[in-house]
Amino acid sequence: CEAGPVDDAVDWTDLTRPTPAWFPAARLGIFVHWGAYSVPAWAEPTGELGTIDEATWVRHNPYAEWYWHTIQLPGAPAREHHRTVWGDRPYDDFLDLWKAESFDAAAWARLFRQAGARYVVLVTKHHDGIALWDAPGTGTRNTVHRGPQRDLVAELAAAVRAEGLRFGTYYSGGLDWSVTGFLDPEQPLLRPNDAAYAAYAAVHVRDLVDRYAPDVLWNDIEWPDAGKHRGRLGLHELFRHYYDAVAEGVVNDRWGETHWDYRTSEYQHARENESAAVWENNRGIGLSFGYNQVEGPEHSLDAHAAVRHLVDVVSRGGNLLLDVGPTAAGEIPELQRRTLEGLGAWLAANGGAVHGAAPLSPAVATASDEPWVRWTATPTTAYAVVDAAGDVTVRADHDAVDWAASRTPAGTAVEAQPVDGGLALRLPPADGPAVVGFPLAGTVGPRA
Ligand SMILES: C[C@@H]1N[C@H](CN)[C@@H](O)[C@H](O)[C@@H]1O
Repeated sequence: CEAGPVDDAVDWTDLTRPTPAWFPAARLGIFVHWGAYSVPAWAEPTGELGTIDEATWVRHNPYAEWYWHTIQLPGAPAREHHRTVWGDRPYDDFLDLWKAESFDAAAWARLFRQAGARYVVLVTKHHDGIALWDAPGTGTRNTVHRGPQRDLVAELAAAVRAEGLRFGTYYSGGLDWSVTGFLDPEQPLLRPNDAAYAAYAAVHVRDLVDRYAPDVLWNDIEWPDAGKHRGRLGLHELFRHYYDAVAEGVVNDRWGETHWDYRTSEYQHARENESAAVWENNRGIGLSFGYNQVEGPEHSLDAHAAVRHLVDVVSRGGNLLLDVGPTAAGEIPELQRRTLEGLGAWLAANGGAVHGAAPLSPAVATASDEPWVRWTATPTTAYAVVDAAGDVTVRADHDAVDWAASRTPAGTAVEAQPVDGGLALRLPPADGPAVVGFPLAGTVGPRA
C-alpha cells in the first residue's frame, strides 16, 4: 500500500504549496467502500494491517473488498466459502446482484455530519475495476449501466456538499484486476505499469475532476509507472489540471512520487508517515473496509474506542479517515452506525478539543496511558482529554498555562489543584473521555 520507486525526473516545485488549511482543521473524515464486493460481504476477520505477516494476510485477507482476489487462492477459506454459497458464479454477477435499493444519499450525509465528520471520501473504482460512475472506457462495467443503474458518485457528492461537508474521491490507480487479471495472486501488489493502463487511469481521474471537482484525490497503492511523466496524461499535468480546477484540493501520498499534500497510514501500516506535518490515518470501524457480515463487536471500534483513536491521532497532528462499509442494499450496518452516532454525540460536547485543534507543545504537557491522557491545543487553549473520572492527576508543568482556570468545552468549571509536577483534577462523570480546557498564556501553543 505504500509508494514504490520514485521518479525524480519530474520537477514538482511548481506544484508545491502549503497544504490548504481546511484539511488539517477537519480532523475527521468518513471513508466509504461500497462495491460489488458488498454483495458477498465475506472475509475472515484476521487482524489489522501492519500486524499480520504477508503470507497469512494474502490467504486470510480481512479486507472484504478483496473478495475477488482472495477466492483465486487455493486453500483460502474464502474460496471454499464462495464455492459453498455461490457455486461457480463469476465475480461480475455481483455487479448485477448489487441493487442499492435502500440507498439514500441524504440520509448517509446527515449521519456523517452528525458523526462530526468534515469530509467524505467515496471509493469510485476499487481494485475490481468496477466504476461507481459512467467512467470512460468501462463499457457497461459500472453502476450506471448495471446493478444500481445510478451515478453513485454524483448522488453522494451532492448530498454530502448539501450538508456542508467536503467530498473526495478514492481511485485505485495501482491495481485493476479487470484490466490485468491477477498477474500472480501470490504477489498481490504486482501492478499494471504499461502506457495503455496509465492513460486509462489518467482519463478516469481527469473525468472525476471535471465532473465532480473532488476536494480530495485519494489514489491507492501507486500510480502506473508509465504515467509518471510530464506528458499530457502524465501525473504532473494531472495534478496541475486538478489544482487549477480545485484551488483547495489535496492529494494524498500514494502515487509513487515525491509530491503530496499529506501523508497516510493505514491501521498499523506505514505509521512512520505519522511524523509528517500533515497526515491521515485510515481504517475501518472493523477490520475490513468493505462490509463484512462475519465481523462482530469484538472486531470493531465502539464509540468509546473510536473517540480514543481519533483523539490520539489529533493529539499527534493527524486526521482520522474512518471507513464505513455499506450493505449492497445501501444501509449502514447497525454496528457501524452505533459507533458513528456515539462518536458524534461525544464530539457535539467536546469537539472544541478536536476540530481545528493541533498537538500541544510537549514543553507544556505530554501524553500518558495511566491515566489515559492526550493533549491538544488551539492558539488560545490547551485541552486535556482524560479517559478517567473522579480524582485524577495529570502531568503538566509549564507557566504558559493558567492551570487554575480549567473548564470543559461546555463551560463546566473543573476543580484543579497544582500538585508536584502536575495537576490534580476532579472530573465529573462523563460518557466517554472527559475534556478539560486551560487558557494558554499565549506564549506556547500548538506546534506549527
Ligand atoms: C484503504 C485501503 N487501502 C488498501 C491498500 N493499502 C486497499 O487494498 C484496501 O482495499 C483499502 O482500499
